[in-house]
Parts: sequence; structure tokens; C-alpha cells
Amino acid sequence: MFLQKLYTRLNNMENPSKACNSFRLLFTMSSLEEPLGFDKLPSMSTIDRIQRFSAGACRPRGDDMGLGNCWIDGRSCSTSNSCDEDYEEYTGEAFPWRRHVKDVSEGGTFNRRASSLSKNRMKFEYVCDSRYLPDHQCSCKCNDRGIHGITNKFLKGIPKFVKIVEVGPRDGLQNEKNIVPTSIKVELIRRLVSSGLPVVEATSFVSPKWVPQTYSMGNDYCWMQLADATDVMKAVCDLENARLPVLTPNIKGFEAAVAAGAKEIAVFASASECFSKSNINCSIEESLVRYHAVCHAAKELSVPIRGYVSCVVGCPVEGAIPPSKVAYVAKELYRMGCFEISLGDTIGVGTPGTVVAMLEAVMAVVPAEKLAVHFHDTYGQSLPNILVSLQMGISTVDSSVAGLGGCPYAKGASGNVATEDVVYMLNGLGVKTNVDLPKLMSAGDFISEHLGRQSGSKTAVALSRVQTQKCQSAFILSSFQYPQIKHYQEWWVWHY
Ligand SMILES: CC(C)(COP(=O)([O-])OP(=O)([O-])OC[C@H]1O[C@@H](n2cnc3c(N)ncnc32)[C@H](O)[C@@H]1OP(=O)([O-])[O-])[C@@H](O)C(=O)NCCC(=O)NCCSC(=O)C[C@@](C)(O)CC(=O)[O-]
Repeated sequence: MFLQKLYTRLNNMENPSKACNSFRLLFTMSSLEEPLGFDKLPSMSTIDRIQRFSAGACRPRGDDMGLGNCWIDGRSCSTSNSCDEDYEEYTGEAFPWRRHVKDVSEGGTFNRRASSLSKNRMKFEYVCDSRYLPDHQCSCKCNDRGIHGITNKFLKGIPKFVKIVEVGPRDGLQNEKNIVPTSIKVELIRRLVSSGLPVVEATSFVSPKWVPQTYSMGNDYCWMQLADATDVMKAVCDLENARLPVLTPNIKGFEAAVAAGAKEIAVFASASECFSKSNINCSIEESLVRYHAVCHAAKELSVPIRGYVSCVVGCPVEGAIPPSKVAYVAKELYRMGCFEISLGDTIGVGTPGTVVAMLEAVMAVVPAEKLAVHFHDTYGQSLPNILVSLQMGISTVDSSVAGLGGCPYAKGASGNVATEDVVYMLNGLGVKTNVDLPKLMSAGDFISEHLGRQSGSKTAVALSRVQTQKCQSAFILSSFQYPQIKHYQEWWVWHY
């Protein structure tokens, strides 16, 4: 009730600066990642556009839930007919990959059996196995030929290598309501580094009075989650094979970070005035002035600086953020010396439709290879947003092991996209990350066990379920040696 009244007050507020103050009050009452229902989201004009955009999505025909068979982005199909006809009209030919499924099924009775076994379930037609575990290359024929034309059409431009920036120890844990002991944070960082992740964001040198916990319901939480930044940094600064950046919002934080052994830092501005005020207690312009000083100090010590832009799609108070605003802040951070700009959809409201528009604006002023995407998964849009970003040439993705960053007290809210889910998708696309998924999963299991909750990664949950079923796991693991039953393995993974 209180929040409802507050939202009404905010929306009726003539004076924006007053709105920002109320916004801070608001943010002391609700978490950044708590889902804002449609009725609560200020009229984000983009939402209407998105609805129009997705209205054209096809509906799967009858019992055919075949993977990707029916969904044609942006095509409007009447519910009475299947999308096949539409697709034929649209491309002049039936689903080319369907024909190739038959070619692949030449591989023997096995596939026919797998698909007949599953006739009451999702039609398992799509037998191109995804290379979702690092050391199992795709062996099926359809990847070599067959859908080549389609693959090119949809996947050309996707980078061959994607750098994953793991932010779980910082962006994830900063939202945890209970204090996580320093030793657990250090062990988590060690495990993440040993999984092959090239960058693991370790902690934050910020004012303990401002860490996001104060955004959580009430202020009765310990807001000292990141107060052990110096201890964490000292414990991990000698780790090799990975960069360990830390967040610093000002010179004071920068000096503390360097003193603790940090060799790379990150500053964070916002494309939303209200979020800037609530998060770093200053306007966007003031933050840029502040970061100029930090960049200057860092250059003196040859310390690389990453720049974040928050609220690149939407803000709970200001609504949809103009892409031009995001581009301005990104350009300023790039010009002052940030080697990379991470574009953060802080409350996860972005969809491929809004992400493309935002990236187009930013890529006009900052080279794609200097950009990263940072998607919170509150609305479940992170993976499609990442895919569309890759198709636009972005090759750096931020993510959080086990989807850390969720708000335990706000049902359905979630943190960054889970690193395991990103690696699974990229393996399936044949994109290299140098990350060992099983080792990454063990890091996720480690922290999930400590937090006493299930991992927020669907990949980790699914694969660990498969691995715990003893008979299947023996069969599944052996199937990797015998490609002809590999597709059965796929079917099994899909169905259990
Ligand atoms: C920027 C300030 C400090 C301004 O906060 P302020 O209150 O305006 O700063 P101040 O200069 O008035 O100092 C207030 C007190 O904090 C101390 N202080 C001042 N600076 C520091 C420091 N660096 N480290 C430790 N202590 C510090 C300072 O010494 C003083 O202590 P007192 O004299 O009262 O005892 C504050 O607003 C702040 O720390 N904000 C950071 C909040 C935060 O961590 N937010 C989450 C990270 S951003 C994020 O998650 C988004 C991102 C990056 O993930 C991307 C995305 O998803 O969008």
C-alpha cells in the first residue's frame, strides 16, 4: 500500500528533483531487482512498442513444439494456419532445416526411435547437437552441411570468441541479505578463476553506508557486505590467469583499492539521473567530473579502468531511457580513458527490441569491440538480449555464477544472467570462451550451498540433475564416445 501511494506520488510529481529524492526513499524500500509489475512500471513507451513487436511472434502449431520450427521473429501468423505457409511465403521455401533433419536421420534407426519415443512430448526433431560441454565437438552432419545457409543467415557476425566477465562475487553478493564470510568470497573467486574465466570482478571499494543492501526492504540488514573489500583483495590479488577488477566510485575508493593490491578498477555512471542520485549521490554530470579525476589518477599508475553505464534501457522512475542518453554517457567514459564500457540493464527490463536500439546508438560513438553487455535477468530476457548483442558484434558479456544477485525476499526477482547459462548457449553456438563448464558449475554449487538455495542457473540445475541419475549419467557419459547414440543423449537431456 505504501509503495503504491509512493509510486502515485512519484508519477504525479511535477518537480523531477523531488522525484529523485523520493526515488531514493523508494530505493531504500525496495530492491533494484524486484520485478516491477506492468501496473507499477511508469508508462515506458517502449513497452507498448515491445508488445507490438512481439505480437507478431508465431504460435506453435498443434502438437508440433519442434525447436525453432515455428517461431519467426516479427512475423504475424494467424492462429488458424501454421507458420509453415507463412514461412514459405516469406522465404519461398519450406523449413530448409527440416529437410536436413531427414538427412541426419539417415544416421540410423536411432533418431527415428528417439523421436517416436517422444511423440507425446516435444517433437524432438532438432537433432543438431549443441556443443554445450566444452570437450564435445558437434559431430552431426547437419552442422557441416544442410542448414549451413540458415546458420549463416542467423549466426553470421557472431564472434568466434566471447570474453566472459564474471561479476558474481561483487554484483551478485552485494545484494545478499546475510553477510557472506570473507573466506567464502575468496574461495568462490579462486574456483571461478580455476574454471578458466578470464575476468572475475572481486569486490567494491564503496562507502559501506551506500552498498545496495540499503536498497533492500527496510534497513535492518547488515549493510557491511562489502566492508571486507580490502581483506578479499589482499587474499586474491596474487591469483594468476585472471584479471580481478574492483569497483571504485571515487578517488577515496581508488586509493583504497590500489593499497589493497587491485590492478584494475571499474567506475560506474548511469544514463538515469534518478539512479545516479540514488546510487552514487550525485548527478550524471557530477559523476563524470568525479570519474575524470579517478581516470587521471589511474593513468598515472597505469591501472586500467572499465566504465559501467547503468539503466541503459529503463529506470523504475524515469521509465524508458533514451538510447541517445546512454550513448552520451558511454562516449564520455570512453573518452576519459575507460578501456571498455559495460552497458548495464540494471533492472532487466530490456528486450531484444530495446537492446538493438540502444546498441545502435552507442556503437555510433564507441567501437563495438570496446563494449560489453551486462543484463540482469529479472524478466528472463538476458539470453535473447545477449544473442542479439553478439549478432551486432559485441564480444564481451558480463554474467554472474549461479545467477547470483537475486533478492531472496522478493519472489521471482533475479540478478545477472547466470554464467553457466551463458557458457551453455555459447558452447552450443560453437563460440569459444575457454571456460570449463563443469568447473564453473562446481563454483556455482559451492556458493549456492553456502547461501542455502538452489542455483539460479537453469543449465546447472538441469545438468546436475542428469548427473545425479546414476544409470543415465553412466549411459550419457559413455554416449559421448559413441556419436551414433549421442542424439539419444540429447533427447535424454532434453527430457530429464
Ligand atoms: C559514491 C559514494 C561514496 C558517495 O556517497 P556520499 O555520501 O556522497 O560520499 P561522501 O564523500 O559524503 O562520504 C560519505 C562517507 O562515506 C565515506 N566514503 C566515501 N567514499 C568512500 C569509499 N569509496 N569507500 C569507503 N568509504 C567512502 C566517507 O569517508 C564518508 O565517511 P564519514 O566521513 O561519514 O565516516 C556512495 O554513494 C557510494 O559508495 N555509492 C556506491 C553504491 C554502490 O556500491 N552501488 C552498487 C554498485 S553499482 C551497480 O551495482 C550497478 C552495476 C555496476 O552493477 C551495473 C548495473 O547493473 O547497472
